[in-house]
Amino acid sequence: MTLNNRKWNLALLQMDIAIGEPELNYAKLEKLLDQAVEGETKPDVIIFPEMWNTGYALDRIKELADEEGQRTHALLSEFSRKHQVNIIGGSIAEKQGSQIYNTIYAYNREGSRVADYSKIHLFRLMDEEKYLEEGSHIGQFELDGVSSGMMICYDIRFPELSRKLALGGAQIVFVPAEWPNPRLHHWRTLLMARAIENQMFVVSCNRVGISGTTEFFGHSMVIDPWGEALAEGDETEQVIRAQIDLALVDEVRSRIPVFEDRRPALY
Ligand SMILES: O=C(O)CCC(=O)C(=O)O
Repeated sequence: MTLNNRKWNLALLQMDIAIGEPELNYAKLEKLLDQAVEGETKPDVIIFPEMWNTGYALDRIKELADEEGQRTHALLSEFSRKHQVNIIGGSIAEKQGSQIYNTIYAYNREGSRVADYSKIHLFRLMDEEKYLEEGSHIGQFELDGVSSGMMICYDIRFPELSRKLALGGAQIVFVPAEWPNPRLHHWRTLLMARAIENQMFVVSCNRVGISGTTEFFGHSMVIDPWGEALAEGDETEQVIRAQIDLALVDEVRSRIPVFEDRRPALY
């Protein structure tokens, strides 16, 4: 992307995840990565689902998590440099010392890690707080000069977080997820709301497939700052593609000047 061309091509790797089987998951991800860069339209940004390396194998997560993220860093830095593509590469189960985090790494086209973000709201319905540590900072960063943010799954239920990212300048927020049935209605509504209220792009990548008794419905989405769904996956494994024009952020923000009309002194 150049300064005059504010368009980005996105590729969302909506994959199935084999629970507790990192070998299978790395192999699957590499196959989908190759698929994402094949063809005429090269992606500018690729995004993966949440905890794609292990799934929610929480009772074995200490032995399965990527030690300091080393294996994932090697894969992402090489692939992003080789194909000159930005990657929102997670999240993964990451081991730091004796602690486990649910962490996204963002890589730029030069193969450098530009940011990481560990999930700050742990999801009790899936016992995350019993096995994982909370992150200690928000995910604000730049990619190709575009002010960006990242959140993970349950984070979309906290409008304060996306608003903070927007106030920090984010024009786009990336959301890796493992969001299960039967809450499709919550998923679509919350993602739409975060895009509309913050007048920014929201790009979410959910997994598909079944782990134990939990079913994951996909429906990864690319939503523009006006709340239009530019792309939405079905319930199968696939690479979802969409082109976005980042100029739309300023256009929508000047049409309805929400950020100028806020009354933070009152709330
Ligand atoms: O908030 C929800 O309904 C789903 C959240 C979730 O599955 C997660 O954060 O892993």
